[in-house]
Amino acid sequence: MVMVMREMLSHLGSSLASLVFVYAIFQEYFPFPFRGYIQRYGHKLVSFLYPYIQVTFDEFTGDGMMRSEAFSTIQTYLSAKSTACAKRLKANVVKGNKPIVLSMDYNEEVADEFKGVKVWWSCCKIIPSSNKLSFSYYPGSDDKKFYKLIFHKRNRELITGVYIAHVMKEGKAIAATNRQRKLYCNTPSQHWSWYTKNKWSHVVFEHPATFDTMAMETKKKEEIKKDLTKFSKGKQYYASIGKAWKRGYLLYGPPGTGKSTMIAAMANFLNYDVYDLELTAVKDNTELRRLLIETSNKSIIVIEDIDCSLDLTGQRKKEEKDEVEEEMDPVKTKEKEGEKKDSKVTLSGLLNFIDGLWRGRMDKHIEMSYCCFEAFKVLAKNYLNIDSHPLFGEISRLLEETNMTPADVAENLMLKSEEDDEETSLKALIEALVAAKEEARLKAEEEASLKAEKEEKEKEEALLKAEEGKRKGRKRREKEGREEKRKEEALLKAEEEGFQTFKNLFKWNLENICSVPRGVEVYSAKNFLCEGRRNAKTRSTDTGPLAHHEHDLMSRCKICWNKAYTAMESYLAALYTNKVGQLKGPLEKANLWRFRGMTTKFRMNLMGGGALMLFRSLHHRRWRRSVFPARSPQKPAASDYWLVSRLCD
Ligand SMILES: Nc1ncnc2c1ncn2[C@@H]1O[C@H](COP(=O)(O)OP(=O)(O)OP(=O)(O)O)[C@@H](O)[C@H]1O
Repeated sequence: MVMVMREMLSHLGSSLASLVFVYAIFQEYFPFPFRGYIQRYGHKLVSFLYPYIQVTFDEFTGDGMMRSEAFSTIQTYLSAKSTACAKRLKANVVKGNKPIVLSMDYNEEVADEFKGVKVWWSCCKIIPSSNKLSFSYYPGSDDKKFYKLIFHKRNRELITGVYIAHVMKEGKAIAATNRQRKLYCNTPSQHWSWYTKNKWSHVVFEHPATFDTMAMETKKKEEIKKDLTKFSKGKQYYASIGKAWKRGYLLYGPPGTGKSTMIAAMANFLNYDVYDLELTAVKDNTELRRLLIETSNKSIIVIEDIDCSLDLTGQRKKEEKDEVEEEMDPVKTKEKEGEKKDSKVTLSGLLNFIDGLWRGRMDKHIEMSYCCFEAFKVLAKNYLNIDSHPLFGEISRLLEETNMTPADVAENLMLKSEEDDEETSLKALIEALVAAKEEARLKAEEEASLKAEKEEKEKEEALLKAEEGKRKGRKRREKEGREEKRKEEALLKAEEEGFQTFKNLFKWNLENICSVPRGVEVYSAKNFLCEGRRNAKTRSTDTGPLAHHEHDLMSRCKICWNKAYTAMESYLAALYTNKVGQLKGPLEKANLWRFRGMTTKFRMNLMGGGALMLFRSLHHRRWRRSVFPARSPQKPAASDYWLVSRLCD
């Protein structure tokens, strides 16, 4: 028997040696193109003859960015089978009370059966050729790990259609029962390196908080639980409305009101992992994206104090400063444009990823407030295991009167020594509540006095301001009065001057007119009127002495009349401007008509001077008479001229 075995082994050895020799000859002497052909057709031949199909499941998908869910599910699924069948196993040590998890080692194979069909699973690892020879402190970092499934090609439909789905379902179910929830923390990016793809470090999540132990109103708790349940079961619904399966909760309230406890209770309720994202350790938006991509499904991402982590105001200020600098340097502007987009973690970067979750747009706001009696009862049950006590009444009253966080209430309820019992704890709480109430009272009083002081100060300031206003008003009025007086004086002066000029010119006219030849005398108003009426009646063109007088007056005293006119015009303008304040442009003849509405004083002045204004239409040769202001409604035409005379009584 031994002889036969030895013979067989020697045959096998020589056959292998011949095979190696043939392969070496093939590699060495066959031209490269032929070798390619032979290899290709060789593969085809093998696959034609070889009746098995293989499917691989890589550890990482998407350019190595994401850990494949299928890979870990298969690992979980095969774990039980490997423990039973595989010869080489890997032990994964787990913290806590859970047993060690075994999985098959690399290059190990286990068989599985599904509906009478046999399949083979193997766990493979390929070391990249560049790593084969080099020494690495972190071996296996770039190794490609995958699971390989082999089955007969006649079962293709069953395996690809039903079996793989079955493996996934089973794997997930096993994972759910065995699952140890984890609390992940992001590692600062300077600690990321080529050998590790994990940007999150984790510990087992073992926070004991549940909704039952949460101290808050039952109604509120139930509402939150309902909301969470609806969300966790709503994958299909979110898909149907085309929304990412995410929900944002904003927990807010004073410190010690149980925000962190609420997160733990939520994680325990949903059986989710917790990712505690420390934004200050994230350098820029790209890093943030990488971190968030690596979070697993069914997890809670916690961003603590989001408003403090993102120094938005500082950033904005810096940007403003940069903008000023860039305005001066357009080249710098171009360079910076690209940089700006991704440098720093920005709120928009965060929002882009988490789908616009932020205050106003958070899906649900949960206010964590001070301890009410209902919440106290939960804490009393948690800490002292009591549902009622004679001191509860007083505590209820005190809790209504003062604000104390659940953390402080819990602190007082905690038994501090062996001798302590519920009565001592409750009394300690009452003492603390009384002290808090007193403190709040003192604080309120202090605040009230500060407020009163502030109000008093504001009042005083307002009074001072009002007095100052009054003083200023008085000053302004005085100034205005002075201004008014000055104007009036100027006006009086202008009136006086104008009137004097007017009078002088009158005088001059009288003297000159009186000295006209042909014995023409200055006509009194009466004379003018009589002459005028007569002329009008006779319609004579030669109106005797009046015609001559008029003619002479016009031709010889034209200049003087112009002067008189100008003087009167400026005099009237001064009056008009000062008194009426409407005259904009130079005074025109037509405007003179408006002086009919001039002050009585002016009229009196004119009348006092004994002036009578007579004007006459050259065309119609008709005299009109008017004591200024004229009673006649007619407006003088542009062709009219003014004749101003003095009544010589
Ligand atoms: N509502 C609550 N129910 C039960 N326990 C609470 C509650 N609030 C606070 N506690 C207790 O107080 C401790 C501190 O509470 P927690 O850290 O959750 O408060 P927080 O609001 O997150 O405070 P901070 O804003 O300072 O982080 C917890 O360990 C818990 O024991």
